[in-house]
Amino acid sequence: MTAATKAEMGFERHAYARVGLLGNPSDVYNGKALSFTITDFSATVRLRPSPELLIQPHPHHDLVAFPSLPHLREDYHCCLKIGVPKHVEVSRLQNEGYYGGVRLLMAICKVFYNHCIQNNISLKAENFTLSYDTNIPRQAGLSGSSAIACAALNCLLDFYDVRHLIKVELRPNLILDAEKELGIVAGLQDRVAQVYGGLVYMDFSQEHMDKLGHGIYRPLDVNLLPPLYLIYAENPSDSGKVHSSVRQRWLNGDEFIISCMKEVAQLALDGHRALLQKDCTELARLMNRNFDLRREMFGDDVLGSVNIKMVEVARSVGASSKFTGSGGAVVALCPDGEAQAELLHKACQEAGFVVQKIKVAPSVLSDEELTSLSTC
Ligand SMILES: Nc1ncnc2c1ncn2[C@@H]1O[C@H](COP(=O)(O)OP(=O)(O)O)[C@@H](O)[C@H]1O
Ligand SMILES: O=C(O)[C@H]1O[C@H](OP(=O)(O)O)[C@H](O)[C@@H](O)[C@@H]1O
Ligand SMILES: [Mg+2]
Repeated sequence: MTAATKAEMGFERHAYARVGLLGNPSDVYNGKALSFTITDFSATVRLRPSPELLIQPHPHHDLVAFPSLPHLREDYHCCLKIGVPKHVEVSRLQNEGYYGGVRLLMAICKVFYNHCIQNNISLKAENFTLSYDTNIPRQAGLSGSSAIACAALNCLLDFYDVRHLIKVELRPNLILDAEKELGIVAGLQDRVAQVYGGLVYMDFSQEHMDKLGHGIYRPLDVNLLPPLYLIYAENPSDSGKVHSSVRQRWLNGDEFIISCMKEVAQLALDGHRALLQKDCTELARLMNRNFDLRREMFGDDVLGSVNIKMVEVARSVGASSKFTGSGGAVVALCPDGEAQAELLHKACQEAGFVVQKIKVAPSVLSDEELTSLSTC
């Protein structure tokens, strides 16, 4: 293949799904988090040079052509294509909503360009076509939305050759800003894990945020993690969709919420220590406490019965468990080892949940990017 053909084909960048191990959702409340990315699921964005700037809709996630109104309502066309039998009345609109990834790609392009203008970063006057694919389950608390935006940002950084001009620590802010443009309520935890890759300890204290414009992020050795398991429901139809008042209560100075969030943040710090000491029993205790505090703050209606059941099924065999994100998937730890993991598999299968051993992803930063990280 000639160099010219290669350039025309463009290139791909990936971003992995992330698991919040401890501290979430305190990242949204100036807390702390310990999170990592997993190779089990990822989003891919492809960029190729083109005469005009084009954002390509995904054939499934952004499907807009239907044979008829009934097809649009039930999306049979799509279901059949992905192998779901027609009698299983899965509707994409009902399950996944009206939006795909196109809006995320547009928003990250806009935020990236604004950032470059504001920081006098000049960009070559060339255009591109962006397309994407993802297998990260939606509404699963595995950060599917930010994975698409993160992979796209990596494409833009490389296409314009500006990686060295946009600090690693600031990139999660750009991804979050893109999602804020769309009204997606989220925190920095996911974006930090996806920009860095691997395992990261994060501190979002107001003091650091004000002084640095970002939190303090410490990449850690992924080998510190014990074997962990991911549990999720294949078709999470009744996951928590009830609006939560926690944010408003926190803003109003509600003492209960404020003290719970502080305790959740502290769990990440304690978990960092437990990892270094290889203390699985303590890690398991912290994970359970994390979920219990979330449940006290948000209430069962917000968390959703299927999500709560996943946590409880794991706990029924003595495993510790908590949400990976805001709900939809659960991360579990078996402090008693392999035999307990087998019981976990059995219990999850009986309850109709998918369970798999997590494959932790490595850091994605280059040596140059790693040495550029601030050491404060
Ligand atoms: N698999 C996907 N394909 C296309 N777009 C997606 C996908 N997952 C998320 N999105 C986009 O991100 C938005 C937020 O989705 P959500 O399910 O809340 O993501 P998350 O996995 O981050 O919780 C969606 O409205 C959609 O625009
Ligand atoms: O509530 C949480 O734990 C997280 O919720 C969001 O992540 P998601 O994967 O979309 O559920 C949010 O973006 C994170 O910052 C929260 O920690
Ligand atoms: Mg998200």
